Order: sequence, then structure tokens, then C-alpha cells
Amino acid sequence: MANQNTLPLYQKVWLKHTFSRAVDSLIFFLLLMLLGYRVFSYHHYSFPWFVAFLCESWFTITWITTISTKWTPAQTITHLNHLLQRVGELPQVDVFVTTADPVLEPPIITVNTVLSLLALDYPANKLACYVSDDGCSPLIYHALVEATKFAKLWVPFCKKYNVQVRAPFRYFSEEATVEKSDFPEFQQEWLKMKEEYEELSCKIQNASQELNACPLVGEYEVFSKTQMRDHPSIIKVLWENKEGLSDGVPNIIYISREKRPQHPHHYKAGAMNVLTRISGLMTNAPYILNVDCDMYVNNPKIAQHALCILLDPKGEKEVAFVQCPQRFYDTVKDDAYGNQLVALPMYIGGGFAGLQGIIYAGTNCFHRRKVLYGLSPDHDIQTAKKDFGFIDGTLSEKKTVQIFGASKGFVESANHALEEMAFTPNHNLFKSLDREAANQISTCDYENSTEWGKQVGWLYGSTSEDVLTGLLMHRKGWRSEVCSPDPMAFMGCSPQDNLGQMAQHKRWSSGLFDIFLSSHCPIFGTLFGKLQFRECLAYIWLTNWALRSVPEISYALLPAYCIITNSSFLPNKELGMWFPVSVFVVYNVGTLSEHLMSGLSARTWWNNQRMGRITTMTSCFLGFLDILLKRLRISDTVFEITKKDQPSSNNENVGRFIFNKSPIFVPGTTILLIQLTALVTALWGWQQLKNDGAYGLGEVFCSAYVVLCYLPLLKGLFGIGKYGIPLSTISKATVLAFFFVQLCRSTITK
Ligand SMILES: O=c1ccn([C@@H]2O[C@H](COP(=O)(O)OP(=O)(O)O[C@H]3O[C@H](CO)[C@@H](O)[C@H](O)[C@H]3O)[C@@H](O)[C@H]2O)c(=O)[nH]1
Ligand SMILES: [Mn+2]
Repeated sequence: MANQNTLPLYQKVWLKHTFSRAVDSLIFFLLLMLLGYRVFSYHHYSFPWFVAFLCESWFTITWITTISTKWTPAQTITHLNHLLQRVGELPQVDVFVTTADPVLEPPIITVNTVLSLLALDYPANKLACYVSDDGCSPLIYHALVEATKFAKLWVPFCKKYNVQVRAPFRYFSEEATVEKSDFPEFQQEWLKMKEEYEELSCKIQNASQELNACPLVGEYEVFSKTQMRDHPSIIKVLWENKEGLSDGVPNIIYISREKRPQHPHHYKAGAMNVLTRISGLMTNAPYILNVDCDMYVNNPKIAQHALCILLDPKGEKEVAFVQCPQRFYDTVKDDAYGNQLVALPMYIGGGFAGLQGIIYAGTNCFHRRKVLYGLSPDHDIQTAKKDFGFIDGTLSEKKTVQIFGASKGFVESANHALEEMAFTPNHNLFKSLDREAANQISTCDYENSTEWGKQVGWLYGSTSEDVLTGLLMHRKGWRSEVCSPDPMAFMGCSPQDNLGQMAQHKRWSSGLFDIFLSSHCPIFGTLFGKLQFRECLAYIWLTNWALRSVPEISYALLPAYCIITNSSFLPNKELGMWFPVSVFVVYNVGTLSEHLMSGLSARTWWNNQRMGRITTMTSCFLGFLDILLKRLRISDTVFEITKKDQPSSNNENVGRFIFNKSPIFVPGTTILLIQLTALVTALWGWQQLKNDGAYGLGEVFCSAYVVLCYLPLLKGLFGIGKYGIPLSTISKATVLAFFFVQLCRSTITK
């Protein structure tokens, strides 16, 4: 009989993606053959041949990182039934929610997220929910006050009837739930709850529409002289579970940290660090769950599942954080904008999970507090003493101020969190808010000359603060795990149009590339830290996204260049032609089958392929330029918040591209115009084909393929209103395309 204390709480299962492996290896082999062919075909040596060789070498190197990342995929299985046997009592979990703009992030969405978290299937006295409002908005505050009242009905209702979807807006949209039930009591309560929720959403809706709905008096007075980027900190305890009832409503705290125009606020990372400190003062839970305002709980037992991994004897020693996948509801049909991230997490995410661990994705993640405070896996109190300046088990004062800042109360809590090497039940669960201390730690200059944002908490310096923060943990030698129980842990909303999707990809690619160029570069992580070699390759794959735009754009321009200058970059009309052809065919067959095997449609596959090409050459290219400007200290990157739309019921134009004057459309339109020029040139035979160095079917096909990928932009050239590319963008693109064509022509005469 296994001892109860040694029962594994989770298990790691290695997956076999044999087909994927075979296809990926074949592609690699073909790429090598193609490169070899290029090297040994002396008679072809020319400028386009050389550029093609460079681009293909880059693709091959990227492919090595791709294969290595995907090679040994894994997943975890959690054993919920072992959890209580082993730990007896569940630990405390602090829950962080961030919101930043009441317009882009409608309060009703945040409220639903918060409600779903409060209703987690978890003892209410072990939970506390901290909501950060970077928008400093009385609307959000008002919505949360109302939501707190509703929570007192909602939380018991969910627990009584074991509701699965605990975000009311989703729960009540599923009409079928109540009709199927034979219990009149349930039906009655269901109806009552639905009415209450409708009333709540009406109140929130009205407040957003009527300017004077929440007059800034009484408890709202603190908002009267505030501006989004200029205000003192506002901290309000909305609900305190004073009696510590396990079936009550968890503590709810509203926080809007101080902001001043001259102080950088570090966007989400800055907000998370303030939440970390304030929660440290109040509940100081050893585990932190963080969720963006647009993600609701879809599996009420998710905290237990994640704790299976974090509390497992092996996990306890090795695992820094548990990341749950990001999935989205009411998605655009066939993933028209390629942002649902379904096949990618399955293959790449699964691959990461089989290495040192999945990346931290910024939301749906359970962290250990002590790891956020900088502890390494090999830190016992003895070594920690040296690194952190522990004296007699407590941190030396000077050192703590340098690391955690000057708040005594907070340092004391940090000391406790760090020392707690194993979980000990903590009965003194909630300290009432110490206003003075809380105000001190939420000011803009609290972090000056401390390690916050550098070694402690969420790291600053990249708009992909999530990946950066996770990378530092991996560098210290921690591992991480994916937790993906059935039903899916969380569901969120993803951009409902291409504008949102493209802005999001720009932010990600620039933030990731920023990491690659910084001192946190994964290569240093392996050379000087404990980042495992293949995990490093995987991070290189990820952080180079923006850089990839350069070879991709060059490669996409090559066929046009060749057609215009009557040269060639492909081995036409000879045996070598089969290398690029087979790479193209095998790659497409491979990715198509991966999509089909993930249960996705062929149309989804094509949309993902197409959007992959478009975003790399537009969003990622702009991300690349952004980082160049940042590194040259010309401008800094900003975190552009994604608009959270409720999906529209008007399905007519779903999947259609919309445009605005954003520079993001300039490179795409330019590339499209160049290809069109090339195709027209080819079609009308404006160039006489002089010698056998001339372009052939290969180049024309490539050019046409790019146009096919860019079909949404082609339609945009002729569209009107928001469906048309603005004239100013077309003009800029025309000028650029003209220059490119002239440049090509000038190389012929030489
Ligand atoms: O100054 C800011 C800006 C953003 N946020 C919050 O950050 C979260 C993520 O912002 P969102 O606009 O939804 O970005 P997404 O592209 O959807 O976010 C993904 O990418 C981000 C990194 O680029 C991660 O932080 C997120 O967790 C991850 O879901 C939201 O809750 C925002 O309220 C703040 O709190 N303060
Ligand atoms: Mn989001």
C-alpha cells in the first residue's frame, strides 16, 4: 500500500506525435538538400540566388528550433482525489485581476471575471480577490460594489447547484440548463438569479451610459479629482469575510495604485507588483492566481487541480508556476483572424511542457509567492541567508530595504513568505487593511532603488512582461507545468476583428524581441544560468518572432524582384526544382494534418496560414521597427490594451478585414502592390525573355501565392468605408512600391 504521504498528486504523460515528428524531420532534410543544392550550383550564382540562400538558411535555423521545441511533447494529469488525503487542509490562494480602461474593457466583463473567481469551488475563507484598476474609474468601482452585493446570492447558488460555468453572463446564455431540470426549487432560484443578474447588468450599463449615474460624493468622492494617469492610490476593501466562513463570500479588495505623469508605471507588471505587496500585507497567501479581466473560470475546481501540481512532493521542489491554457469563447468562425491559438498550444505548448516547462502567459496562472520574491529551487534557508541577507532566520534590515523597499509591514510578510519552505496551514487568515502601510507601498516611488521589477515580482522592460517573468524563473532552474483539466479551466474573449488581432501581435512580437535583445536573453540564461539548452532553443524560437519578419519580407519580395528584373531565384526547369516544391508541399500537408488532428477545419488551417504570413510581414515587422527605435532611444514601446468586444450578432461580415489609418497596413499594402506589378509584368510579357537566367513558373507561382495570402488586403483596395484601405495608406504604399520597382530596374542596367 502506498503511503498517503507519497501518493503522487499529478503525473506527467509523454505524448507521441509520431506523424508530426516524421513530417518535421522530412522538412528539415529537404531544407538541407535545398541549401546544399544552392551552394553547389555555381552556374546559378547571382544576387537573388544569394538572398534566397540567406533567407532559407534562416528558415532552416528557425526550423531546428521548431523541431526541438515540438520533439518531446508532454501533458499532466492531476489526481484530485489524492489531494485532500495528502494535505488535509487547503492552502490560501490570493487571486489577482487587472483591468485598465473602462471603455476598452467594459466593466461588465471584469465583473463577470470577478464573480466567477469568487465562486470558485474552494473554501471562501482561503480566498481573497484583489482587483487592480489602472483606469482609476468610478465606473469599475461602482460595478464592483454592485457585484459584491450580487455575489452574496451568486456564490451560494453556484455551490448549492454545482454550477459549472460560474460567470453569470455565460451561464444565463445557455438557455437549456434550466429547462432540462425537473426540480421546481432549482427552476425558481434560477429565475430569481437570472433576474438579479439582469438587474446588476442594467445598473452597470446605465452607469456607463449616464454621466451622473455615480455622483462623486460619499464613498465616490476619492475619484473626484482623479485622472487616469494622475491620481493618488485608492484602496478599498469591498467585502471582508470577517467570520472566516468557508461557505461565505471571499474577501474583495479594490486597488487603484498611485500614478503620476512623470513616473513610468510599467503597465500591467507595475499593477501586479502593487497587488503582490498589498496582498502580502493582508492575506499573504503562499499561492497567487492571476487572471486578466477578460477570462472567466470555466472549471470551478481549477484551483485544486493546480494545487495538485504545486503541492506534490516533486512539484513542491521543482515547479514555480502552473499555467492553464488560454481558450476563447464565441470565436470568429474558422478562426478567420488566426488568433484562437488552438493548434499552436497543442504542438508548441505541449512541446514546451515536455522540456523545462511552459512559458508564463500572463493570465490563468498559479504562482508561488516565494518564487516571485526571488527564491531559487536550490535555496534552503542556509543559502538564502547568504543571498537575501538572512540573519537568525530573518532578513537583515539593510538588505531588505534594498530588495523589497522600506515598508516594515511588507518586509515582515515577505520574510514569512520566504521562510515558509513547506506549506503550513495559516489560521490567522486576514489582517484588516493597514491604510498607512498600504498607501506607502502603492505609491509611484516606493520601488525606487529596490529590486521590484528587476529581480522581484513581475519584471519591467518588456510589453511581454509575462514571458520575461517566467523566463527568469526558468533561468533560476525552476520548472513549470501546464494544467489542462476537462472542462477547460478558463475561457476568455479574443479580438473580434483583424485590427485587435494585429495590434496584439505587434505588442507580443515587439515585447518578445525586446527580451531577446536584453540582458535576459535566453542564450545568457543557458550560458550563465540554469535554463536548459532545449528550453533555451524554444525561447529563442518564441522571442525571435519580430525578427522573422525581415527574412520573410525579403523572401516574399524575391519573386517580384526576379520577375521585374528577369532573373530567377529558383532552380527552374531542372531537377533541383523539386526541393523547393517538396518543401512547400510537405510543409502544407504537415500543418494541415496537424490542424485536422486537433479537430479543426481545413478552412481554419488556411486562415491560420494566411494570417501567419500577413501578421509576420505587417504586425511583427512593425514590432521589429518599434524595438529598433526603442534601442536607438528614439521612442519607447507602449502597452496598447486590446479592446474586449462582446461578439456581435450581425454575422454578415464576420471574417472580413477592416482597416484604419494605422501604419500597420503600409508594409502589407506595399508588398501586395509590388506583387501585383510583378504579376502584371509577367502576364503581359513586358519583359522579353532573353536568356535562360530568366524567371519561370516558380517565381510567378510564388508571387501569386503571396497575393493569395493577401487576398483580404486585395479586397481592401477596392472596399469602401471601414472595409477599404484608406487612401493615405494606399498612397504611401504606392510610393514605396514605386521606389522598389525603380530600384529593381536600376539593378538591370548596371
Ligand atoms: O497598463 C496596463 C495595461 C494592461 N493591463 C491589464 O493587462 C491585461 C492584459 O491586457 P490585454 O489588453 O487583454 O492584452 P492581451 O493581448 O489580451 O494579453 C496577453 O498578453 C499580455 C502581454 O502582452 C499579457 O499580459 C496578458 O496576460 C495576455 O493575456 C488586462 O487585464 C489589462 O487590464 C493593466 O492592468 N495595466
Ligand atoms: Mn486579453
